[in-house]
Amino acid sequence: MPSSVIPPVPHYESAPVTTEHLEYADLAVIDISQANSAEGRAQLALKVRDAMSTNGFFYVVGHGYSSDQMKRMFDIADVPFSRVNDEEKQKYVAQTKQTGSYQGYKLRQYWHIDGGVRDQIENYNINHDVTRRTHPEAVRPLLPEISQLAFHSHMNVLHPILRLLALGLELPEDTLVNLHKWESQSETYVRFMKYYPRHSEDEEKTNGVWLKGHTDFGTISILYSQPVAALQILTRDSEWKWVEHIENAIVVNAGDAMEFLSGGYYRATIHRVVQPPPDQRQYTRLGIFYFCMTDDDVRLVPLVASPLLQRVGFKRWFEKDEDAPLMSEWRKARTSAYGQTALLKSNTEARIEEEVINGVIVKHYN
Ligand SMILES: O=C(O)CCC(=O)C(=O)O
Ligand SMILES: [Fe+2]
Repeated sequence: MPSSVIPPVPHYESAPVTTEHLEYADLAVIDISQANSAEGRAQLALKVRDAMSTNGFFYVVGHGYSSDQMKRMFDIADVPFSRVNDEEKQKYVAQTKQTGSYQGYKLRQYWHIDGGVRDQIENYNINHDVTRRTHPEAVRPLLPEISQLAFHSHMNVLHPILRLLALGLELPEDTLVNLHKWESQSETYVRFMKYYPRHSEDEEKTNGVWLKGHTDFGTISILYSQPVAALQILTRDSEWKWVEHIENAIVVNAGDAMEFLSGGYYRATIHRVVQPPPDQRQYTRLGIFYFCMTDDDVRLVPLVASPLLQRVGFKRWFEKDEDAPLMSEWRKARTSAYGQTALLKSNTEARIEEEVINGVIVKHYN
């Protein structure tokens, strides 16, 4: 960093933790600091494999950022929304439909949710290489810290998790790390996301759904836990369960690309965002994410060298490996279609809508 002076930013005060009794999902807690030794990794690998084959979501603690560092990051995360005016935001709007990339702003009302209601969510997305694009003036002094958060998420969270997932498949432990190099051209990015409270008519028309049930399209999604309860996962018993806030923890799940690479062994769990409980309804909800993808040129085919997959069997989505999409192709197709294309009602279940992307059925849940 060129200067040791930390630029001042206004404090973002998030909602107090809810006192409501919600049905929370029972998720494993992985202390990633234990992954520093080979013995620790062997133990954690079993725990992660178990978590991935049940809920598909788990918490990570011991990741090395303090609560105070994370508080500062949440203050920074609010800057693209509260310190940039509408006119400047327009200049940095992502050309999502044309480029299949979210880099820049996604402003409110871009996604269709249900019954003609559009979303009340603003995103600002920054590639892990923060120099790939220019940024609004208020964000520029904060880029060293945003870049550091990306690097931290990549090296101290993503890579250790990928080692555990590779060990779980009985593969050499750097197999997945080698597909997610920090220096490579990839879409892996930081997302700041702000949800604004909605009118009651919108809540009624959408049944309180803010972001429809979906799978993420990358390999691993890293979500820095925040207090406003709204995220729910669809359990293997087909029940929606809330994800509880744990101070300074990270919520982790796998996306489509991990499901493809693991031949269906590590499944992409469906999750959605709904209206928070009554005591948190008047607050905005600010999120920090690190969405991870393999390097652009990785073809999403099953890692057939895995002794485990050879024993238990695995799924192929594409008969011939050369027909499977590259990570960049899958990401572009999913991104440009999301919330924009007309969805068809599923033949099998009323609450599911479907679209076909690269020959694969992608489901959206209400
Ligand atoms: O806001 C959240 O908690 C989850 C958002 C999400 O699922 C996504 O952006 O893919
Ligand atoms: Fe998601």
